[in-house]
Amino acid sequence: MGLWVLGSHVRSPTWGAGAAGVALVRRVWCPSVRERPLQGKDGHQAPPRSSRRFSGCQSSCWSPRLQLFRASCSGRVHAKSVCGTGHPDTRNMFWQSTVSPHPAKEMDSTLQLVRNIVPTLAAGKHKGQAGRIGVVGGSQEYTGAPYFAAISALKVGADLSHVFCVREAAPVIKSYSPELIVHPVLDSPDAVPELEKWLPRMHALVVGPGLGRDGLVLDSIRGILEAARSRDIPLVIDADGLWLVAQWPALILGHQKAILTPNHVEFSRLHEAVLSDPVDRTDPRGSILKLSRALGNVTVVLKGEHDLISDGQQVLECNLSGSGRRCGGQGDLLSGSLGVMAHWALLAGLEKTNGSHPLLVAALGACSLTRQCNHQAFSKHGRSTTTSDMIAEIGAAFRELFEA
Ligand SMILES: NC(=O)C1=CN([C@@H]2O[C@H](COP(=O)(O)OP(=O)(O)OC[C@H]3O[C@@H](n4cnc5c(N)ncnc54)[C@H](O)[C@@H]3O)[C@@H](O)[C@H]2O)[C@@H](O)CC1
Ligand SMILES: Nc1ncnc2c1ncn2[C@@H]1O[C@H](COP(=O)(O)OP(=O)(O)OP(=O)(O)O)[C@@H](O)[C@H]1O
Repeated sequence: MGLWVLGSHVRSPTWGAGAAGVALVRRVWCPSVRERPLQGKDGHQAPPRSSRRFSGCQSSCWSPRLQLFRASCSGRVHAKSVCGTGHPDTRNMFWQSTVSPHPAKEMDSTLQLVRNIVPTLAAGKHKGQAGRIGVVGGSQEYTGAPYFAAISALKVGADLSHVFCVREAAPVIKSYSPELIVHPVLDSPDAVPELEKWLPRMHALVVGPGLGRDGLVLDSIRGILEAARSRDIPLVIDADGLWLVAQWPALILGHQKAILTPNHVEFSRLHEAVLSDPVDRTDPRGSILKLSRALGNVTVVLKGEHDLISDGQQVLECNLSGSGRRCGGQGDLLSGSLGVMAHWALLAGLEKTNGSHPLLVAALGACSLTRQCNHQAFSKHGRSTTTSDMIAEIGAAFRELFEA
């Protein structure tokens, strides 16, 4: 298990009693300790700077109102830290105390916000209610990526998963799985109206996995993004979808239901395109905040050794340990999972996310799930771990993180 900290929310005024014991701070300015020593509601004092480290089994967090976390006894490195801020000073801030009065309880409250958005399974529900997700991607070269994203969406809990791809990719993707609904439309001259027919049934679209960069296909994707946006459909944009957005940022500018999931290379490309500036490598939190704000508070997930998630108001960090294995396709697992979780989080609303932006909670869930899958798969397969091995772990990883 990992340790999570969630703090410094500057937007929501709706801090209530706190869902199921989840502890969040009302507002943290993200100062250094010197500037503003913080005190927990329960009187716990922030530990001195020197003790802000994680130490396996003893990890537990200070400040019930500051943090959302999980301690670990597994010896893995643990997630930490959030630096939310409305301020360009985005120094890291995380806390750890080695003394916890209720470690088990605190363990149990970890990731509670994500758990809050997970819909219950009930006999009375109908097919489709838990999510109808569309993955827009799949080209002559790349058939694995849309498959990974779409099957991940199903395995996380969506009821129906569609893939909209080019004609040539369709039989290949169908042959991977009978569970996916595959539409060979993207290279048709009628791609936009063909896809528009399906939009009313989609709860979220994941745009980009294996899309490729064919000019005609990307022209259609622009039309599809505009159509989806006009219907207020949540959008997860990944891979070649991000390449398109770097050329046409207006496509998602100010779209409050859009999430971008760049890796470092894609992030640099976007940053330079939108801000006309190279990324400041010394300040990743500042960079993600700036990019999100420049895009009108679009949610951005910067993937890497530590995943950073920002809505332009706050920055969350997902630091759950995975493994050293970086096989291709892990990002597709993340984007497909995020499509479902984005739908769930928006449906659950601010009450269930305790006032946090639902898409931040969804992103935290998808990042932690992906890393947990990587950890579990690696413990079985070691160096030979592939994305298919990670997908096989989704059920167990989900239970471990969100249903335990
Ligand atoms: N089996 C499949 O069909 C797969 C297809 N994929 C698709 O392949 C297409 C191209 O994706 P690429 O990621 O290659 O995009 P790019 O063509 O933009 O290449 C990015 C390059 O950056 C490198 N890179 C990634 N993270 C880095 C980091 N943190 N630091 C330094 N270098 C880094 C990668 O090795 C890659 O060569 C996308 O459509 C993607 O969805 C991938 O998802 C992988 C799996
Ligand atoms: N160095 C790392 N350590 C731990 N986890 C990582 C590391 N780099 C990436 N990840 C995790 O792997 C997942 C995918 O990130 P990655 O950077 O591989 O995406 P990507 O390049 O878009 O993937 P894809 O191969 O699907 O295109 C994310 O959930 C991220 O948390």
